[in-house]
Amino acid sequence: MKQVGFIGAGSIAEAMIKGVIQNQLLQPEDIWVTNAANQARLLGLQTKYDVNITSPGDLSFVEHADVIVLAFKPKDIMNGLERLKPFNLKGKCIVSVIAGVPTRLIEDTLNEAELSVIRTMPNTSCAVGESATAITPGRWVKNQDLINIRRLFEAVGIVEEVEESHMDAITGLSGSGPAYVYYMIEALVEAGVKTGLEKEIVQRLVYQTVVGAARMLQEAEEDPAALREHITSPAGTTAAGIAVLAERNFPQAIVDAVCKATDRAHELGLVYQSELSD
Ligand SMILES: NC(=O)C1=CN([C@@H]2O[C@H](COP(=O)(O)OP(=O)(O)OC[C@H]3O[C@@H](n4cnc5c(N)ncnc54)[C@H](O)[C@@H]3O)[C@@H](O)[C@H]2O)C=CC1
Ligand SMILES: O=C(O)[C@@H]1CCC=N1
Repeated sequence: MKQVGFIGAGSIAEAMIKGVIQNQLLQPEDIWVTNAANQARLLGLQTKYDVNITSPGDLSFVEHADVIVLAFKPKDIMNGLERLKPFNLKGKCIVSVIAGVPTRLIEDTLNEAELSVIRTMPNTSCAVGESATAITPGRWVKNQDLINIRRLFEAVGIVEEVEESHMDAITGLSGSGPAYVYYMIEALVEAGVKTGLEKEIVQRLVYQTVVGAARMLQEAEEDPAALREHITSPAGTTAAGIAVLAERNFPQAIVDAVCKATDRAHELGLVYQSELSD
């Protein structure tokens, strides 16, 4: 893998760019990036990471890039693919991080026989080398492309290869997952501040609590339920707090959130499939 071009310069593109440069999988000079309309954003990325940019909408790097990352929103899929279509894509690998959009839609829309397409679902923790990424190969993926893309995402976290039928659920689970965790952290901070503590102190305590809990999961050979039980003394403080969460059906709320996000990913895919058949 020599040159990687990002079409889309938003949150996930930046997280990936930051992660792969930090982990030295790619050199900044091997990365190209463009977006739809925001030149200032591209200049900002160039200043921060020293990557190559083109003017918004200029996809000329596609001619020499080996890997093209589709990093725009699902609503832009047809427009994005139409703009890519005029290029000779022979031998190139198309990597999509787009929620809901099936590999088949990309394969069928781009005008290139037996194109290597890989659908992926990373999360923004790419930026610190801690993403949980799922990948699924399209119909004509070359083995070497799959190895290279696996390596790219392994440089910024862990990778699971799955059947495409699981990708919408993974989007709702680990793609969106950091947002659920941040939401809980926001609430913990709010709770701490309400006790009258200084916000900075609360933030340090809460953030370290979350980092510590995550490391316990990775390093202690126990599941989360067992780790929770170690903290929960009978009739103690934790039991009192957990009882409130159970009473408010906290676990069900999380399950419902993941299901809803999964349905949404599926809906986004269907919308664009029907657009193709119009
Ligand atoms: N933000 C996240 O945590 C994650 C996002 N994703 C997926 O990544 C994709 C991008 O998400 P974000 O980075 O959050 O979005 P964003 O809104 O921050 O960025 C989208 C980018 O696409 C560009 N764009 C749109 N149409 C274009 C076109 N025709 N040509 C060139 N650039 C074009 C926009 O200018 C913008 O730079 C979405 O499909 C999302 O489902 C996947 C995993 C995690
Ligand atoms: O919210 C979204 O649609 C994207 C997909 C996964 C995370 N963010």
